[in-house]
Amino acid sequence: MKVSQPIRLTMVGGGSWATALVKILSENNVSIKWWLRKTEDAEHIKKFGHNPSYLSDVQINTRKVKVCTKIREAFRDSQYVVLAVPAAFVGDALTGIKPEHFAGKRVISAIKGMIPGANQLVTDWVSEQYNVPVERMSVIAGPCHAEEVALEKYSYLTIASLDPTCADNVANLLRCRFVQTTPVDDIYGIEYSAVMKNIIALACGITRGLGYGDNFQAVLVSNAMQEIRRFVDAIYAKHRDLSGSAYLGDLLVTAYSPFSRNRTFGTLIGRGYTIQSAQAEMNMIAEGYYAVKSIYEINQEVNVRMPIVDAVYAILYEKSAPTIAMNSLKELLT
Ligand SMILES: NC(=O)C1=CN([C@@H]2O[C@H](COP(=O)(O)OP(=O)(O)OC[C@H]3O[C@@H](n4cnc5c(N)ncnc54)[C@H](OP(=O)(O)O)[C@@H]3O)[C@@H](O)[C@H]2O)C=CC1
Ligand SMILES: O=C(CO)COP(=O)(O)O
Repeated sequence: MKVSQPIRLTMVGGGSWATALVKILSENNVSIKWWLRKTEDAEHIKKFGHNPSYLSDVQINTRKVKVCTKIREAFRDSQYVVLAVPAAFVGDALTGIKPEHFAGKRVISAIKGMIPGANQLVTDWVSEQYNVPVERMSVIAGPCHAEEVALEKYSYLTIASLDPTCADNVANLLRCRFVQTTPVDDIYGIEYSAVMKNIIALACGITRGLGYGDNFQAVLVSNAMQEIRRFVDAIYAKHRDLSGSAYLGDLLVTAYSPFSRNRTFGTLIGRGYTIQSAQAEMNMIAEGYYAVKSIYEINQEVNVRMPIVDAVYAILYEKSAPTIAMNSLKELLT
């Protein structure tokens, strides 16, 4: 029987989500060039088959996965490029890459964040910077913590692309023993919703850190869903069911799971940590910290009612005391 050639894919990023995605993809007929920025981490993976810095229990299949620290080398000959670094660092990670290096490749964004300063979604930014048509891109969404992938806990991913064939192909690449995948077309709605849920998880963490309970958090999350609806409908109107797992499901897992970086970061802020000390306490990045500034600034134009975003922004960027900001927010929830 003829064995089909493996799909050739570049993974950009060495953090927890990149490590979890490498594990998922290695279940299928995929050959991966994995770019990480730290030479010592790359050498450790080559030697021992484990990422020493993130999800270090995950066994890397080094027959399928070749690690490298030179981004152009990682791009060579691949059919797909997966972007899996926090949005704030994607530009740094792609240093030396030019539009011609993306030619002919499909781009998969696994990032749930906005490009700071540019206030752009990652797909729009990649399209603008590297001339990749948005139709050749897809995003990976859905409620899925890397730590649970490491444990092979059954999970669901949603793959969004404007091109249905592209969504199908990427969904096939990521479907495996412990991951179910669904292809859809609402790429922008899903990207914005994933960005927003990180901000809401920060708010949930802050209120937990301040001592609010489950009753309050349930009201916060249900009001948040309305806030997400208002914003996403205003910015990209389309018929969509926000109770789907890529929207509500991802909001719930991020708001309630102890694995959530955003919730953890918020909890530290609610307990009185400064932003710098909360960031230093965590080995990982909370996208919501950057995203709230972008969404707040975009909303100066869009102008929908977003009291939760406003409260988180005031705490993180205007030095409002969490107690006072949440006291004011309390009056605006129903
Ligand atoms: N973790 C998860 O469960 C999920 C994460 N995501 C999304 O995936 C994306 C990546 O997050 P995640 O893997 O969790 O992040 P982590 O916090 O686990 O890892 C951060 C990564 O960013 C790298 N990095 C930090 N600073 C820079 C820099 N200046 N230049 C280049 N790279 C840098 C780190 O490299 P180094 O180690 O060398 O410092 C590391 O590879 C985010 O958008 C997140 O929202 C989406 C779904 C699930
Ligand atoms: O998006 C995620 C789970 O679906 C991860 O959220 P955190 O970045 O808050 O951990």
